[in-house]
Amino acid sequence: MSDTSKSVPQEQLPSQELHPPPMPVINLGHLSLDDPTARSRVVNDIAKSCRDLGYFQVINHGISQSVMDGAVEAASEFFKLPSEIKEEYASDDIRQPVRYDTSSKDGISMSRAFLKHYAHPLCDWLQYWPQQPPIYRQAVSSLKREYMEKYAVEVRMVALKLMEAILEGLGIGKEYMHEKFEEGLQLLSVNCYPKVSQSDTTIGLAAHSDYGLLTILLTSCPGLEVVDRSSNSWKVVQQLPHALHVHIGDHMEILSNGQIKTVVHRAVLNPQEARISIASIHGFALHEKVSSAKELVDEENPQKYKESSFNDFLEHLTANMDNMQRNFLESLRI
Ligand SMILES: O=C(O)CCC(=O)C(=O)O
Ligand SMILES: [Fe+2]
Repeated sequence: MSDTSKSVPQEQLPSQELHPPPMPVINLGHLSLDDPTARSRVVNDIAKSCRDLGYFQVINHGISQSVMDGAVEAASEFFKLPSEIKEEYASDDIRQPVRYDTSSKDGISMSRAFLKHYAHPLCDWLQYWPQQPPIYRQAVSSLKREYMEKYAVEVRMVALKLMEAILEGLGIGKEYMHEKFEEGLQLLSVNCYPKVSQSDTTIGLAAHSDYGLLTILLTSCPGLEVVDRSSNSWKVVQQLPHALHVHIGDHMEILSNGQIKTVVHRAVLNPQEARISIASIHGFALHEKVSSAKELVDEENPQKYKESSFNDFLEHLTANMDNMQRNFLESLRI
């Protein structure tokens, strides 16, 4: 899904409710407790958030604040590098293992610079990651700073835990397709948005949904908005200390045969400061097809989508680069 306008039309402004509905916040620590009742309560809470909203936040996720800060700092320092260094990673080919861009060729990057690179299996991809700034790939231990690599590994552990809980909540068992997810891909989309300037551009990244199974988002300050399905309006996402934001991607909608829906979201520019966000997108391996779980397909609930892989998505994107209304999920609806 995409929207090419650069400022937010009045009717699309997020509603300024006096008491906005609170974002579901899941305490992930309870998943690992040796207490089946606590675990099933968390699984149910996650299932409810997935079905009703498609997004939630997690606390007690096991990633320390210093690792989160280190990843944001590494990203921020990368974007401060001279253009000629960043341009070394520029490419129009979306299949490149690392890709830097600043323009809206993708139809949705209205005012964002991004660096995208794969992160799992790390041994295959690390060689392509930026060499600079040094903290992108190495801990500068004398300064007690952490780095992107550590964050990538730890956020994947959170994704594995969440995936198990979501599958359990769908009633198809936490081990369902476990190997495919374990061997699956992780793509980091590292984004940098300027602060609002005098110009009327207020949208950094226009409305879209993510294509993997799930996305875990770390942000340096507020700016994320999601479409609330019940009111079909934009909602500002609150920024809780030490929380990570989670949302459902297109492939999860397919796997759940529509029981869980992908989330349309966008990033608006922050009036106070430039903003960094790191979206960690998790899915099956590039060529692995995702299809609706057969346990969730019956006479009453026929299969709603054709199967597809991440690779199919990349092909769809390449073939529809000029088509701003492209929508991968729509193209798969039966
Ligand atoms: O910057 C944000 O808050 C959202 C980023 C995002 O949606 C993406 O990278 O896909
Ligand atoms: Fe996104």
